[in-house]
Amino acid sequence: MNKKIAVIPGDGIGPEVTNQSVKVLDAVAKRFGHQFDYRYAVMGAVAIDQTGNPLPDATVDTCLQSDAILFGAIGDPKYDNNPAASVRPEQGLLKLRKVLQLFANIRPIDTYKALQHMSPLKAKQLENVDFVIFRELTGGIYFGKKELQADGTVAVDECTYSVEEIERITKLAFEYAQKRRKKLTLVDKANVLETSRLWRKVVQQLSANYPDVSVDYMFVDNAAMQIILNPAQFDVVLTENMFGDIISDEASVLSGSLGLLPSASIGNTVALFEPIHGSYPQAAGKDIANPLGSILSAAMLLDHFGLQQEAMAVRKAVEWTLLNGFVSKDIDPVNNYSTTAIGDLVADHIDRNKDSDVGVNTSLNKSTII
Ligand SMILES: NC(=O)C1=CN([C@@H]2O[C@H](COP(=O)(O)OP(=O)(O)OC[C@H]3O[C@@H](n4cnc5c(N)ncnc54)[C@H](O)[C@@H]3O)[C@@H](O)[C@H]2O)C=CC1
Ligand SMILES: CC(C)CC(=O)C(=O)O
Ligand SMILES: [Mg+2]
Repeated sequence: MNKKIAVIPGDGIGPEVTNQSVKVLDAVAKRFGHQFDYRYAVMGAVAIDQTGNPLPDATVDTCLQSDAILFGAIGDPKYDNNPAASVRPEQGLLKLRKVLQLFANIRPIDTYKALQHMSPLKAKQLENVDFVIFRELTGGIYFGKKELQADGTVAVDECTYSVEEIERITKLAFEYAQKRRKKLTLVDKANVLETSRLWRKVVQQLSANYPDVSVDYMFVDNAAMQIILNPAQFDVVLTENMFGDIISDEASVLSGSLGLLPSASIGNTVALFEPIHGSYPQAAGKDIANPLGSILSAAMLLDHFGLQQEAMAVRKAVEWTLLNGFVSKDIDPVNNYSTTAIGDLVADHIDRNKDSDVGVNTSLNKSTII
């Protein structure tokens, strides 16, 4: 298979973790006889530094001319610590999501036996934890009108959702639930927010088309607690943009580290794959970041190409590194391996066709079909 992949490393640890994913994709291409052509593009602070624009037109063109996008992360303290900055790295990512109409961000939450000691939860509570967050990605408060009054004393962020925006991701989430344990939980704040009441109405109406899927509704404050107290109750979690952003970082604690979680953003054009974490600037250039969230995002990209066996080979190689203690500093502060070393180990495992060595984590041994 010949595929064109746009690669946007971004800022901070973005380039370091993305390099490992490209290495892993190269190992997949070599072992399975594919050709992946990478087209590099800039976004975020690095793009502002080079062009003055966090999302240059050339980057959008590169994405639109590719079969998939592999993205690292954006963000830089020089903008985070300057609230007055008018051009910001995040604007690049938000605009790319909007321009490419990537309205559904799919964030699987897996747990790993080898990492159970990392979780504040007891092993018993982690049993059967396997859920997927469907986060709406191109609407809501992140995209609403933003205003700071001229005298600087009042600020406004508007939150808007249309029926159409809610319907399109809700349909995807229901279809996904049908392929899983057939349960969908809408996380909202419908006791307070008008937008949340619209989400409930749309989900209630559409649920009639999916009679095999059971639906429940949970306020986001309760959901934040339930994710810790009883995470095994969730199958597909559907939620709006900001709530999904927040609860998915929270849910990463169940897995063991924010550095482990992958995601796929899909919509009406080319799909984008990125770890859920940010640019972790404190670790930039130190070769200590966990690359597995990015590498597992590359596995989701392979799923998207219909390359399930290849995606599985990546997941099994990841599982093998975890089982053998080849982990980064976030997992083991004492005995740890560098970002580069972990990327090498995963790629080498794929290259040597060692899949049969592993197969313990049942939730890993499945493709996330998207
Ligand atoms: N999709 C994106 O590009 C995102 C960008 N950001 C941006 O990233 C910058 C930093 O934001 P933060 O709130 O600090 O979030 P962050 O996700 O970059 O880091 C939060 C904490 O998570 C841990 N962590 C994150 N990624 C890790 C990895 N690969 N390996 C090991 N540990 C990891 C670290 O302890 C870190 O201090 C900001 O500029 C923010 O706007 C934040 C989230 C997503
Ligand atoms: C620009 C932010 C919305 C990025 C973020 O936190 C995320 O996508 O998870
Ligand atoms: Mg986030």
